[in-house]
Amino acid sequence: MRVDFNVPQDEQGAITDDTRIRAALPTIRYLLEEGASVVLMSHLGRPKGKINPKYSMRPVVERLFELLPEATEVKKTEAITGPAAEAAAASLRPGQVLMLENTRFDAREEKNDPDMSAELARLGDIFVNDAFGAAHRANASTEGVAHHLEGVAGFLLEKELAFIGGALENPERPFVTIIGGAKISDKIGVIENLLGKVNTLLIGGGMANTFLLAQGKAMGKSLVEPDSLDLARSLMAKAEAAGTRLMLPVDAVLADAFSATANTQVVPVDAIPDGWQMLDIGPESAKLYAAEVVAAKTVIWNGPMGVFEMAPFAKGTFAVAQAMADASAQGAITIIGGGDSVAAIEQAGFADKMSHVSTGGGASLELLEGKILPGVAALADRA
Ligand SMILES: Nc1ncnc2c1ncn2[C@@H]1O[C@H](COP(=O)(O)OP(=O)(O)O)[C@@H](O)[C@H]1O
Ligand SMILES: O=C(OP(=O)(O)O)[C@H](O)COP(=O)(O)O
Repeated sequence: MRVDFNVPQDEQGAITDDTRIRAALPTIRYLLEEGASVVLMSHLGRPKGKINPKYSMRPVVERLFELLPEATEVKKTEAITGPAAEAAAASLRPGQVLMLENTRFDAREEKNDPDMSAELARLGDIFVNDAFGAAHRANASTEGVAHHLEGVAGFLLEKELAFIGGALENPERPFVTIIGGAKISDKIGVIENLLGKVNTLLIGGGMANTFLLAQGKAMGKSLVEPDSLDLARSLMAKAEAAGTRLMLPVDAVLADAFSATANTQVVPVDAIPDGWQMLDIGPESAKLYAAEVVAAKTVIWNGPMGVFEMAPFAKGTFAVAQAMADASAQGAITIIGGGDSVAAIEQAGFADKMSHVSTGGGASLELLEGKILPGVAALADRA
């Protein structure tokens, strides 16, 4: 079973967020209850094909053991493939779990080397892929192995695809998406794919600056992408042609420096003075965006509305988080698409109010871009 146990750790190696481990438990438990023995594989960090104790799965195994006391035994093998791994896998009895060492300790993993996937395939009879967060990577343990064994999706992978894919394919309307984050260039594919699918697209974060600049507004010292002005104009034109309402902030929280202790002021977006930068959407924009979210039946959110890591510029992001919680309470389907938005919704304390909080940042973005994830495609190919 491939899982995405690529969890954040502090400098001492302690796991700071075990969401991804918890998220795989239903599938692991199901397999154990059905009498299987389970060999788990995952990458952790980016050790670049070399053994590096800093990226060992050991802390993950320890946490898994705490979370899964019903597993007869959570073993750990230093090996990933080869005779030692095969012997460890063969010795498992039903109800036992074996966690392999970091798949990226083997340089063949990220090359999707067919020999490595064949070696991994020798460790089991069925391949279960529950690694949504890594499904956009065509690696030996995510994609390659599915060509050697019967492959099926685990419950987490299935749930991620059902929520995100389901919203895109057959949403209950109004369908609203909120896109934020630093740069427009990172999310062009997402915006393009959503045009015509969503009723309303709310733009916030640094990327809104470039749209506003493209409309001829002075943006002072705000983060802008001068090379993306034509792109911003063409996206606005495409939105109009596709019948998607693209909304931009009407007011801004400005700072005289990129700092939590900067001087701040709130102004309309057409009155940004020289020397100031927009670090959050203003209160009027937050109100307008919240009203759209609360009136929606399906909402997907990806990317913060401002520099939410600094308290003076977090209000826009938290207003959206609150609106998502309100929409959920009224029965809307609410989906958070990974990355910083998940951190924001957790900070706001609303994570458990959402219909779905994705465990994949890059993977959920690629789904929103309309791409086929290789880890998923490989399962379907065999079926
Ligand atoms: N107006 C802004 N100016 C500069 N940076 C911003 C602004 N708004 C948001 N950001 C930054 O964008 C970052 C998140 O961007 P991104 O990585 O694209 O989002 P996500 O991880 O949700 O996909 C955050 O660190 C945030 O501080
Ligand atoms: O954490 C991950 O990606 P994410 O931070 O985009 O969700 C996945 O485990 C993929 O890791 P990678 O981006 O090193 O291939």
